[in-house]
Amino acid sequence: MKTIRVVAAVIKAVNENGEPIIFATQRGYGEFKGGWEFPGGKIEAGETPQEALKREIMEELDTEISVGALIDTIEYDYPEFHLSMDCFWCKIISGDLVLKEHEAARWLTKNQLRDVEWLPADITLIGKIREKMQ
Ligand SMILES: Nc1nc2c([nH]c(=O)n2[C@H]2C[C@H](O)[C@@H](COP(=O)(O)OP(=O)(O)OP(=O)(O)O)O2)c(=O)[nH]1
Ligand SMILES: [Mg+2]
Repeated sequence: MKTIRVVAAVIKAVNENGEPIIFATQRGYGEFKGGWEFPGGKIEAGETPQEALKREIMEELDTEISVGALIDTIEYDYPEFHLSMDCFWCKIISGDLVLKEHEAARWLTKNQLRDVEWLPADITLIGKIREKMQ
C-alpha cells in the first residue's frame, strides 16, 4: 500500500480562564469533508517535517507558527493508503488563523476534545493530547 507522509499542527494557546486550548479545523473539501482534523498536510520532497508544517499552516491559515516537540507519529491504514502523520505541539507567532481551506474551526479545552468528530486516524492522538494537555 502507498504511504502518505503528513504533518499536523496541534496549536496550543490559553483561554480567558487560563485553561489550555487547542485548535481544531473541519475539512472543507474532498473525501473526508466535514471531518475534524489538525491543520497540516503532505510533506514535499526535500522538506523537513518542521518546514512542511510551517508552510502548510501559512497556506491553510495565513499564520506563522513555531513548531515544538513531537507529540506522536500516528500510523493508520485507510482503505486506499497508509498514513504516517507526525503531530507537533505548535504556537502562533503571528497571524489570525484565517480559514483559507477549512469549513470551520474551534478552540477546544481538554473537556471539549471529544465534542467534534475527528478523522479516524486522529482518535488515538486525542487520547495522548488529553494526557499531555496542561
Ligand atoms: N492535515 C491532517 N490530515 C489528516 C489528519 N488526520 C488524517 O487522517 N489526515 C489525512 C487526511 C488526508 O488524507 C491526509 C492529509 O492530507 P491534506 O489534505 O491535509 O494534505 P494537503 O494539505 O497537503 O492537501 P492537498 O494539497 O493534498 O489537498 O491525511 C489530521 O489530523 N490532519
Ligand atoms: Mg491540509
